[in-house]
Amino acid sequence: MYDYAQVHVKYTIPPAIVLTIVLAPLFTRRDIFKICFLLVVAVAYTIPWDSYLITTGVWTYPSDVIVGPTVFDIPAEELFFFIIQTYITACLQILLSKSVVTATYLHNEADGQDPVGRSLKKRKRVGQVILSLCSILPLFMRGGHATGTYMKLILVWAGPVLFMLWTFAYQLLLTFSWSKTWLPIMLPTLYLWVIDTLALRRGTWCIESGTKLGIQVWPHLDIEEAVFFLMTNTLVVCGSIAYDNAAAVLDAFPSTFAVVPGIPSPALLLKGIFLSTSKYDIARIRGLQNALEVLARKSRSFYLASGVFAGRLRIDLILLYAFCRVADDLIDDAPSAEEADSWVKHFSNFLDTAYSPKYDRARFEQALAPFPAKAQSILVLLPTDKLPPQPLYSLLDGFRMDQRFFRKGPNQDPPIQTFADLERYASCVAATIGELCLSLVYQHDPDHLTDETTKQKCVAAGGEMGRALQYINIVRDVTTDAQSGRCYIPNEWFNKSSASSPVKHNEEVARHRKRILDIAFAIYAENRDAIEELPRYARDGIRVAVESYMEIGRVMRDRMQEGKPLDFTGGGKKGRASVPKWTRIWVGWRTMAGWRGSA
Ligand SMILES: CC(C)=CCC/C(C)=C/CC/C(C)=C/CC/C(C)=C/[C@@H]1[C@@H](COP(=O)(O)OP(=O)(O)O)[C@]1(C)CC/C=C(\C)CC/C=C(\C)CCC=C(C)C
Repeated sequence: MYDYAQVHVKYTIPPAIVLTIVLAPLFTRRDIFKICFLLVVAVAYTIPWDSYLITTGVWTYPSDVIVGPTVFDIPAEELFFFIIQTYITACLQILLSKSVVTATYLHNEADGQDPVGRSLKKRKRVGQVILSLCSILPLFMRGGHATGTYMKLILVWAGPVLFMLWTFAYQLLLTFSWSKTWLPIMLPTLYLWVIDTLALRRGTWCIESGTKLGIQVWPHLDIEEAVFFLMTNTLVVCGSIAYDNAAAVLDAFPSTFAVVPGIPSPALLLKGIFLSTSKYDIARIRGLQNALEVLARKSRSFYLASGVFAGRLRIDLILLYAFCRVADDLIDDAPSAEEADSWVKHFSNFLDTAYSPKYDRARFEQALAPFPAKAQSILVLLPTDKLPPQPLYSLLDGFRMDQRFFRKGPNQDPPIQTFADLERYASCVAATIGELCLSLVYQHDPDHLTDETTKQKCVAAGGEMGRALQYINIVRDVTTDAQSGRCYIPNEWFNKSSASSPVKHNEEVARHRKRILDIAFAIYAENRDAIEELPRYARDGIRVAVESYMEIGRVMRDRMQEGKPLDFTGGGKKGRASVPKWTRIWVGWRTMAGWRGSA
């Protein structure tokens, strides 16, 4: 009795609920729009086809297995199947692609120096030929082949749409890893094959023996059913990736698409998808790839947090991170104080030129010339139109302060003598970052609902939060910094004998580390509520960025309380406290779900 409804209760609704719970905190507006779009298209496209199959007797349902109501002869349970299957597969595709910055997978196929781009063109054609044959050939197989009816109907129905989606999304479909394409297709397909086998065995639905080929994948699973589920899941995943491809083109090229709303209209998405690949800005894609590589290699906390942001804000945060990191590394790793100085000057000159009211191409290229090629590709993409210049100059002041650790001479004391020095340093290198991140948040805000007073309050809190994170960073890196001749613990905190010696006493250092950590947590506690006043679309991402870094502080605080050494590794760089990958993901997820970290 009501067997079909029970299939849903037992097998399709539970995974849909689990996926909703896992994804709910991670859903962006675009994800929700995409799912709704796919649901509407899937239902509208399948109804006529399915209705034809039922009225011509290819599929039948014993009357006692269905509840009763039908639409164009399709039982309500069947309609629900279109919805729930599309939902499950789309959710899985979204979940598995969360970490991907889609724009970095775009290729300009006219670029002679891009071997991947050139090969894509050929592979696109091969795919198009195969899918055209799948769509057209069954139409010519007539007479005496009634047993192939169901298979023909599947191919003629799915083939043309797959051809179109392939044409729209082949770049991503061919360059994404299997875990972003095949996995979201095959997982639900295998699962539905098993459910289908159970339903066919119980007689919940039947395929007329005269319309099928009679080949079984395994007992009770006809080849047509296996192909049907494979095709429908492929349609959903390709549809979802085609949407991502269109959105990626819109997000990646601000010079072609000046304004992209939070949810791009279907007309704008079509413009994105139809932009010729020869118009893709190669320099921008390469620079973005380089910036992402820097972020992935250098900061696991911010890499994880970047996955929570979407669209252009995510791209600009990655570019900002890479700019700061490249600057910090070039100055820090310089073999001499003079070279470090000259890097600071090059960056300062770059900022002067980039922020000059009159754009002078020759001067800009000259300012870029001293930098290595990869750094240049990142520097040119710094979104100067959305970032105030002052915090970037202050960042350079912070790097200058850092260099004073290495200056030798009679009047050269280490730069961090007092707590005020430490505050000044942290303001330069980290409060500025908070300010810059929030500047991007407000510039990209699709709603523009925040008043000026709230903005100023949040920017001030963001600066303070930056300082808190810098203190965590300092407490974590005490040992590695000491090895490179730096000590950010104010010199005046040490007793006389330690203060004048480069080797400090362990207990004293441990005490000061705890003191700085306590200050970091106090600042965090005072300012974290301001995150809830940020524009809705960026709130979760900022919370995750802050919390995943504060988690390093929590790990250190717990170890201090347990009397364990602070310099350990949780899978990170040896000698530095860090949070293991799965703990970070867990912290990120529960932060998105509304959890507030301990202060
Ligand atoms: C999500 C995302 C991609 C964010 C990017 C954030 C960003 C632009 C960071 C810049 C990092 C950087 C290299 C700066 C140079 C100076 C420096 C070294 C600062 C330290 C950062 C640590 O980075 P690192 O690469 O060393 O990371 P690991 O420890 O290796 O993982 C700092 C500790 C500063 C970080 C400061 C911030 C990110 C600002 C935080 C404030 C906000 C996000 C605003 C909060 C808002 C409210 C309202 C409270």
